[in-house]
Amino acid sequence: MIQFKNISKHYTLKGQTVHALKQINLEIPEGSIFGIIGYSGAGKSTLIRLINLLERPSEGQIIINQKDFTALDAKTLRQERANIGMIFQHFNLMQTKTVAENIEMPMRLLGYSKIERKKRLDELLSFIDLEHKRNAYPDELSGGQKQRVGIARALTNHPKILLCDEATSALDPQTTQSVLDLLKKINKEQNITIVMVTHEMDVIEKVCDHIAVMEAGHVIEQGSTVELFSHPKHPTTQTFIQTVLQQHLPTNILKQLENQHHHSIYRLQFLGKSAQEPVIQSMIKAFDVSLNILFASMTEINGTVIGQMFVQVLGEATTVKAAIQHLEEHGVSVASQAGEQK
Ligand SMILES: Nc1ncnc2c1ncn2[C@@H]1O[C@H](COP(=O)(O)OP(=O)(O)OP(=O)(O)O)[C@@H](O)[C@H]1O
Repeated sequence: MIQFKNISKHYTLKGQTVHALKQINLEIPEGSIFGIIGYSGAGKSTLIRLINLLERPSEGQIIINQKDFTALDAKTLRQERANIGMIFQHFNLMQTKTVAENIEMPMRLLGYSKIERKKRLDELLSFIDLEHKRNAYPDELSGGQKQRVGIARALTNHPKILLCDEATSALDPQTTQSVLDLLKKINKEQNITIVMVTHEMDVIEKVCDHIAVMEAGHVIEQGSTVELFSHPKHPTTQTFIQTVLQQHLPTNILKQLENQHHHSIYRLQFLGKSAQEPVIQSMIKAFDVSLNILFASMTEINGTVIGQMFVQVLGEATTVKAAIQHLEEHGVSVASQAGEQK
């Protein structure tokens, strides 16, 4: 587990102080894929760089598996850092070195023997599926291949933690997906905790099991991905989630309904089991109401299906109320959107 305890970080530049992080308290569970999302300048990169103490906090402690990293002497910190790998948006490969030499570099610095280096290099090249590029230079690789080399280099010393700073932001969607698949595989097969900084909600949606949302140096909301996707509280979280899962009825549809305020519009949310049950059908059978589906979207997060449906429920007011109650009793979250309030 990685713990941030009352972490603050400020920079002083030309007499001006920037408070990059303010009183952060955060726990990153072991074995998780933890996403940190926020707009530019929120403090994400500063936060991730504190984990391996590339930056030192101005206040507070970083505790990793009960060890206070902020209190370690330089030599112990160097040893501990070898258990933390890091990958970057622009890959940070050495242009004058081949793929093999880039991957071998950390092993040279850590004093691996030639035989050990060769063995680990072969394992990693096979793992990232780039044996055929062993002697290629970074210039001869695609973006996705460069990031795979970055990942292999980060994994050389069998780290327990992998830090990813906007690791897929420079890649196209298809390549992003293949890098995310590789990260998922690393997490699952090697039980490596992955901490991922991104400004893209669809990256979080695809791989993360936990999220922290940052704004102006604060963590404004945190929780499991399913929790935050289904019940985002802070408006900024809602805005991020809106990019992948519709939170409000699209305005063009709302406009078309302008003259129909007498009909109730509801947002129905189906989570997990309720997404697989025919609750709508049972409601229509049991109550004298009809349903007009205005908009629907669905997503899957770590095996949990989240569905949203914007509907008009038409019928006599008390019947509509009873029908809505039926949905709620069957695990559907219902929120009135416009017109008559439930
Ligand atoms: N070395 C530094 N010196 C001075 N100010 C800094 C330094 N590093 C970061 N900051 C400031 O701290 C704040 C947080 O920056 P940070 O890079 O952590 O944000 P971010 O969320 O990662 O943004 P981005 O997505 O644009 O990288 C910003 O106001 C930034 O200007």
